[in-house]
Amino acid sequence: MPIQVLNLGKKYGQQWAVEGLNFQAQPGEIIGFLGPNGAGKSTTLKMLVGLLNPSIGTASIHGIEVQSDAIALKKQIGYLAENNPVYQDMYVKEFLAFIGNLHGFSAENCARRIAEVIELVGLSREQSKKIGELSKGYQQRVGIAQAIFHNPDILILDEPTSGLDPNQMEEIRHLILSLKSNKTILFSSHLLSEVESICDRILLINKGTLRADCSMQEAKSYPGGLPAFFQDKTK
Ligand SMILES: Nc1ncnc2c1ncn2[C@@H]1O[C@H](COP(=O)(O)OP(=O)(O)OP(=O)(O)O)[C@@H](O)[C@H]1O
Repeated sequence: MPIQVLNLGKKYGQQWAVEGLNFQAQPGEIIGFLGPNGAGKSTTLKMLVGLLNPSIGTASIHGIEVQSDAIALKKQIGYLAENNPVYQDMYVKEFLAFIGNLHGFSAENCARRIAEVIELVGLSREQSKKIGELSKGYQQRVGIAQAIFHNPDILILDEPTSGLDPNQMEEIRHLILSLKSNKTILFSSHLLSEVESICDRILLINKGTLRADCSMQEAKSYPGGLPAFFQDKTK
């Protein structure tokens, strides 16, 4: 099972940001993790990638409990953090070489993989620039390139199109769809149109608890469609 979450919760001080989450993700699924601002999406994703320890419950990635073996976990997952924290002063290829080194690639394999991911994410024309010189959409492609560098079969993307203009959003959506093949992709968003255009399944979270886990088709056939579904579940 790529992702299994059992009674997962996180408490910050006195506040439960996430509480009693249960869900699974199957191979090849593309899941929209939807919820309003402050619903607990980033907190959940950070627990799944081992950046935050759960206060209660467990999450496992291919059977590895997220708190048990950080290195084994990171081999299984590609993660794009919210706001895409890439090094602005590094050149695109330099940054990707740094990522390849972190993953233990030999110099030869690293050079080969850099060329592959640059092609995959559509960075060929920008590959010799500094990251800080790229548009936001292209910086997002660099963030996605680092997430897929080690060819993980699980991708966790935290608001991958946030802050992009409509054209760039569309390009990143296409890119995410093109990566789908055999990967399990869990991405967070508060944009209904985005989730609708990319995913097969929705997990909807509000105030830290899961309010819906259903197919996209089911959510769209809700009376009033997806907007009504979202509004009713986040009341
Ligand atoms: N480090 C922290 N310390 C204390 N409270 C936090 C911390 N991080 C998040 N929170 C709180 O936990 C709740 C959930 O936040 P989280 O960032 O997970 O939500 P989100 O759904 O990702 O929101 P957004 O869509 O705005 O990014 C919010 O009330 C937030 O203020």
